[in-house]
Amino acid sequence: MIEAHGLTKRYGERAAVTDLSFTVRPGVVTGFLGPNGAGKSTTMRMILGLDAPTSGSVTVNGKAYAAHRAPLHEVGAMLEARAIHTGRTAYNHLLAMAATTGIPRSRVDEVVDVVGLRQVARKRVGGFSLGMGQRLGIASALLGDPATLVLDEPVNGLDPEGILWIRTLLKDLAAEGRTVLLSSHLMSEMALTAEHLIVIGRGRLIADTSVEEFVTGAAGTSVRVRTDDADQLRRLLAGPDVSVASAERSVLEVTGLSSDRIGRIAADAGIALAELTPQQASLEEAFMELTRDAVEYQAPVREKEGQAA
Ligand SMILES: Nc1ncnc2c1ncn2[C@@H]1O[C@H](COP(=O)(O)OP(=O)(O)OP(=O)(O)O)[C@@H](O)[C@H]1O
Repeated sequence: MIEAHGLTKRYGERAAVTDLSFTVRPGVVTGFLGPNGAGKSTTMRMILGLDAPTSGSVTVNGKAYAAHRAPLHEVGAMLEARAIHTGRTAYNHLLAMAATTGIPRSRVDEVVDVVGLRQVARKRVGGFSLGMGQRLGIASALLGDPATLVLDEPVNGLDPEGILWIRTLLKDLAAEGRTVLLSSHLMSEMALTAEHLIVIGRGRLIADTSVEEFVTGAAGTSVRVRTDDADQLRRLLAGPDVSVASAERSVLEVTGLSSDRIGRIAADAGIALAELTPQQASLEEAFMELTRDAVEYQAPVREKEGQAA
């Protein structure tokens, strides 16, 4: 469990994180989302005791990170900037980490297999692809068999097979009762991996919600209807709060009525429908809408509209 209370970090005049309070619970994968510069990495560094908050506090499994006697057993972390000795082999890198923290060699073998690096474990890390480096980062995070995992953009650089692998791995780790927090700036990726979402923008909390709620909230209000009797149906649907647009002769885009209601009205009139589809805004669009005012760097066209950051 990770608990942040009024977490604030300022770098000189600049506020990176402001009064952030949230709880990351065990048993589910929690996505930590925000546009570039939102404060995700800064927050993760504070969780891991690598940066001190200006004010507020954050605990992992009930204590500040530094107060844990064996932190590697409590929290496994992978931050974006990996500081790995590139001349070492992957195996020796893990072995060195294990040796300094009293973790047995057998655990190194276990994590090498869990992340699928067995074939290349004896190769130097300097020659690793980005995806192999990510797998090694995850192996390091898992080494102490920690109850809590904090991963900064773990999907970066992975191919589709690697992305599927990490999704499954993280869900399995959460299902074992661990706390899993991972950051991303891609909503669509999070929707497939996480069950819960903490969204920040400009260092402030924007949303703390289940993915399901977010997806439902993103559903648009329009319904696409296809029928050979479009003109007749349009007349039947007309009402003060209903608008019907039509880009093609047999297609209606209806706003203000549910698909259930439209289907019922059509059935009562004996009108056959070839299609009845509630339209959903893409998750990425919904996320962009949610964080619109919090984006650090905006496209020039938005600046002209006077909405620049
Ligand atoms: N050491 C530092 N000194 C000064 N400013 C910093 C420092 N670290 C971060 N910042 C600033 O704090 C803000 C938050 O940065 P942070 O890296 O935490 O965001 P992020 O959400 O992780 O972004 P990204 O997705 O781009 O990695 C940014 O405006 C950044 O420029």
